[in-house]
Amino acid sequence: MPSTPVLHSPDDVRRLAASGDAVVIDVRDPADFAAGHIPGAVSMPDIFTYLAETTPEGLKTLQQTFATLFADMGLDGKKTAIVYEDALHTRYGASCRGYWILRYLGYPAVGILDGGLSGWRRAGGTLVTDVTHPTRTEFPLRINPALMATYADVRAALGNPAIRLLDNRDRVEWLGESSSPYGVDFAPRKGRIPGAVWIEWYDFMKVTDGHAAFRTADEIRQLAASRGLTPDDDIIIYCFKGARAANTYVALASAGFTRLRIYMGSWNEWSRNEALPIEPGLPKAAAPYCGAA
Ligand SMILES: O=S(=O)([O-])[S-]
Repeated sequence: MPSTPVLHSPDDVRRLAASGDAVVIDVRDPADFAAGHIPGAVSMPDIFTYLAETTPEGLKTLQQTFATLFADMGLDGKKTAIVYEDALHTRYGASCRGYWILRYLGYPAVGILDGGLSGWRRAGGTLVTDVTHPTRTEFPLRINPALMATYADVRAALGNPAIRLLDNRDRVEWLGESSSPYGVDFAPRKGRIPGAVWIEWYDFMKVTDGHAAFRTADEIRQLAASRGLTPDDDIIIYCFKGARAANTYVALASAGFTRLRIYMGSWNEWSRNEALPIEPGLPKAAAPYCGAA
């Protein structure tokens, strides 16, 4: 986690945008963007919808795809990228996914609008419908591989007590009742990666009057400790495609966890590869991995 703040208040974002030093990125649905967005914001729903593959070719495609999109949006390495969604808990943590992708691509200055668009509105921020046309630039691509776990890394971690797997999907997915948040049978298999522990991603946040904020660092550390996770652990987080995992990544990093990776292919990739083991049925509560299911 960089020392610069990750969460930016609506006032910060307003100031940065007004000085021309920020590119404000809206990750919501294009229809929602068209209905009203932060003045000057650009629309990039791909941050939420992109399904990553973590083969070497898949990673190259991901890197090139986003480097091109961010170049189109004018991210030149000097401007701060600020990502937002409706609220931290309403689009599965898509703003955090944008934050994490930019950091993975090595972008030097990136933040998240704290509280998302609902926080912006509460702070009196206005919305506009006119569209900004950014000037294309060179995106400074410098991959930070330490943030990414591939399916091969996860497979190699099975049964290794030195690497902890954290599943933060919704309860129905953890219980093996649904394969995804996008439909019960969206992916071909239901279950968990063997040996993972579970903390539902919502639990890292507190929602008051529809407004979500991350819990305090102490509360986050306590919640993680309840599943045996400590700030020095080497942790790989997964969800369905990396958005909720990125939300939890931001929470844990803010609480002092330093060895965090996201398995960006997550259940979408893992469940489609029959060669990769799963634990189906009811969870065996982080039972140690003892071979293929
Ligand atoms: O689909 S998701 O798990 O990345 S929110």
